[in-house]
Formats: sequence, structure tokens, C-alpha cells
Amino acid sequence: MLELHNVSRSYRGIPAIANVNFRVGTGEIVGYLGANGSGKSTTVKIITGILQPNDGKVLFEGVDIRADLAGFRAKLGYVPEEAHVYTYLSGLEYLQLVGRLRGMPEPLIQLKANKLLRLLGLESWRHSPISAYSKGMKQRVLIAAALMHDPKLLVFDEPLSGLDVDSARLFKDLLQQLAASGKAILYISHVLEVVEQICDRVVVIAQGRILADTAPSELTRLMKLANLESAFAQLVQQQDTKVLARELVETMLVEHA
Ligand SMILES: Nc1ncnc2c1ncn2[C@@H]1O[C@H](COP(=O)(O)OP(=O)(O)OP(=O)(O)O)[C@@H](O)[C@H]1O
Repeated sequence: MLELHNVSRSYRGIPAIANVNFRVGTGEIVGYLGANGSGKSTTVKIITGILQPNDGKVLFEGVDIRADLAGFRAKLGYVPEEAHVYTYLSGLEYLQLVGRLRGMPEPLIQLKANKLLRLLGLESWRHSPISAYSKGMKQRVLIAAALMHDPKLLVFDEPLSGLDVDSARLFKDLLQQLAASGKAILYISHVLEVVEQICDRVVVIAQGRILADTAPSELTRLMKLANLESAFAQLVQQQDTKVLARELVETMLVEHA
């Protein structure tokens, strides 16, 4: 359904991602895993049409997304990591705005917006401004907004970051249900454990290049290979954090230069 073909992008001549290839099929949950600065956001911006690649292309249902970006976006549900929502709107008003921008009929907007807010535990907050919401509540509004227009492709950027344990469990179940209903799902994260639990396939990116595209069960085996070792060491962050933490405290404690 979604295919990236040799996608590359540089910033001022410095490559951020190079020759990125992967696909997300119907009913599939694909994890896109990489450490900070590995190129995940750059890839997401290209997939959502915010950024143009220097090379390569993104196809959706066989068609270059840039041939009809508005048409593609109508089939895309995107949940960004940061909630840059209009915080003076209430949750309900925000979903109404999203529905109208997507060209949905008004009765359908009212029905879906109210029902999604109720299912996500936001019913009593639906008339309060989003500025009063917690991070997790904002995240849930964004998830509701992405579901409003029944998109075929869903892109979640670090979706669990603001969610508490119960919401995170609900979100994981939701992903499975969405996949079962035929949606293609791309799940961006830097947390190996979560991606392993949820995804059918995991694409690993490090320093802008794809290192692995495999089933989660295969990852453990691949982790023993030399080229993946350092990438995973960064991801699981087991190795040098103690040393680094000690150095940070030591630096903090320095009294004289
Ligand atoms: N606007 C920009 N101008 C210059 N360099 C950039 C820009 N955006 C990203 N980069 C660089 O491109 C590389 C990839 O960055 P990107 O934000 O895609 O990584 P990421 O995996 O999303 O990181 P994070 O997990 O920290 O969000 C990094 O080296 C980053 O410094």
C-alpha cells in the first residue's frame, strides 16, 4: 500500500536519510525504529508530504503521493509526537474542524466526534479548551482526529510518549483492531521493547540508512551481527548511560573552572 523507493534527503548538503526503502501493506503494523537523530522525523515528513525528497519517491496504492497530495492526505491519518493543536479550541471543536477540513458531512462529524471523545474518556472535557488538557489527553484528541475520516494509512509518531498505562494498553489494542480492519500502520519509535510487542515487521534506521527490515522475532538474532550492534546499543541504551549519568553529576558538582 505504502512504498518508499530509494528515498534520500539532505539538509544543506548533509545527508539525513539515504536510499530508504520499505513498504507497509494492508493490515500490517510496521515499526520504524531508530535512535535520536537517525532520520525518523525526516522520513515521516516526506511520507506526510511536508518535505520533498531530493531523490526517490513515495508511492501510495501505486501512485506517487506528490502527484495528488490533497488526495493522498485524505487517505492518511497522522498522529504527530508533539500536540501542535489549536489549544483555544475545545476537544469537540477541534474534531469538528478536522472533520470539516476533510470534507465530511456535518451529521457524521457530530456523531463520530462525540463518540470518539467518549470512547477515549474525554466526554466530560469535550467543551473545555485543549490548553487545559494534560499531555495524554491532547494525545488522545490527536488519535481521535486521525480516526475521524477513516483513513487507509495511519502514521503514529512516538504515540505512547504521553499516555498512561491504561491508555497505552487501549492504544495497543486499538492498533491491532485497526490492522485487523485492513489499515496500513506505520509506528515510529525509538523504544525497541514496544515496537517488538506491537509490530508485524520492524524497519531499523541508523544514521539515515536502513539496517534491517524484519520480523520482531528475527531482531534478537540480528542483534548479534556486527553492523547492528552499535545501532541497537544506542536504541536499548543499556551501555553507557550509567557512565554518562555519573559524568553529568560530576560536571554539575564542579565548583571551579
Ligand atoms: N531542518 C534541518 N536542518 C538541518 N539538519 C536537520 C534538519 N532536520 C533534521 N536534521 C538532521 O538530520 C538528521 C536526522 O534528523 P531527524 O530529525 O530526521 O532524526 P530523528 O530520528 O527523527 O530524531 P529524533 O528521534 O531525535 O526526533 C539529524 O542529523 C538532524 O540533525
